[in-house]
Amino acid sequence: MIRRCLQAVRRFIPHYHALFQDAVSQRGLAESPELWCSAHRSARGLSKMSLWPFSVSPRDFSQPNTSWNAEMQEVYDHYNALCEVKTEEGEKKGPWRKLPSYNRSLKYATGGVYLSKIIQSKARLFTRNIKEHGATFEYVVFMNKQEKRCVCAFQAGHLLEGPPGHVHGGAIATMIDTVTGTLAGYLAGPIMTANLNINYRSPIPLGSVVVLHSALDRTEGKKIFVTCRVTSTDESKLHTEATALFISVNMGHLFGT
Ligand SMILES: CCCCCCCCCCCCCCCC(=O)SCCNC(=O)CCNC(=O)[C@H](O)C(C)(C)COP(=O)(O)OP(=O)(O)OC[C@H]1O[C@@H](n2cnc3c(N)ncnc32)[C@H](O)[C@@H]1OP(=O)(O)O
Repeated sequence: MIRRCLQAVRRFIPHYHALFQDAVSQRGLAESPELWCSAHRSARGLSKMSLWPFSVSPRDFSQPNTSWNAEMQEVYDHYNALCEVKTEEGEKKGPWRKLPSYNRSLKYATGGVYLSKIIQSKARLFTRNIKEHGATFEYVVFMNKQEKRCVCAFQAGHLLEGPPGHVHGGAIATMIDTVTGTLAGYLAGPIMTANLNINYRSPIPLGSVVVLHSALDRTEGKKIFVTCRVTSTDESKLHTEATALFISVNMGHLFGT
């Protein structure tokens, strides 16, 4: 039993750095001293253990890869350039930030009492569970915290077919949930989707690139209302419109405890 626990911890440790760096970059955690301390304590304890034999950095699935077509790369380059602006004193942070994306959402958790669940988990993020480049969801999210909005370049792979040659409505809903949820989570900390309302306006061809534009509409107490439009990259064609409601939850609710 003890050996199994140690093996599990050993497997978890390589992910600590990513977990903690990404976790503190989320506003809810970065601006909450209590959560921050708890995350830091749990993670620091683990990192100091003498079981630190690895230096694995997890794969960031939102980095360009060989499956991206020219249009996808173009949108990426456009927003990536806005992440740093040139000033007379040199380069400084711009209004946009590229969010990293891993295949395990639990890497964002704060550890502590949840650690035992994390280290045993075989769970993988739905949108990142296929290793083959370009087969399903190729996407990258850029966040503009100041303007409370984000954009996502999405290239739909051949395994997402719904109507012949076009993207499945459920796959589009998945991307809308992911992007609006990422925005809500970035602005408000742990959240869950309560309501998603989607109007499909025109089909999205498989293999094409679309942009999801998501913005905070308003907040009312625990409720976070977010809008989303899916368009062609030049915004001339509207594919889908959606509104989403997220509810702020505590970590216990997120983990079903
Ligand atoms: C830290 C995080 C980092 C994560 C990093 C991961 C990285 C990768 C990013 C990917 C991001 C993907 C994001 C996907 C997120 C999901 O897909 S979550 C999965 C799908 N959603 C679910 O399974 C949720 C299931 N439902 C529930 O758990 C609960 O019903 C909810 C939604 C949490 C609400 O809880 P509740 O206790 O019912 O809330 P309650 O306090 O009663 O209601 C609060 C208010 O909301 C209203 N409300 C509640 N439900 C509804 C509804 N359905 N319609 C309208 N109003 C409602 C209530 O009327 C109430 O209003 P007021 O009276 O305050 O005016």
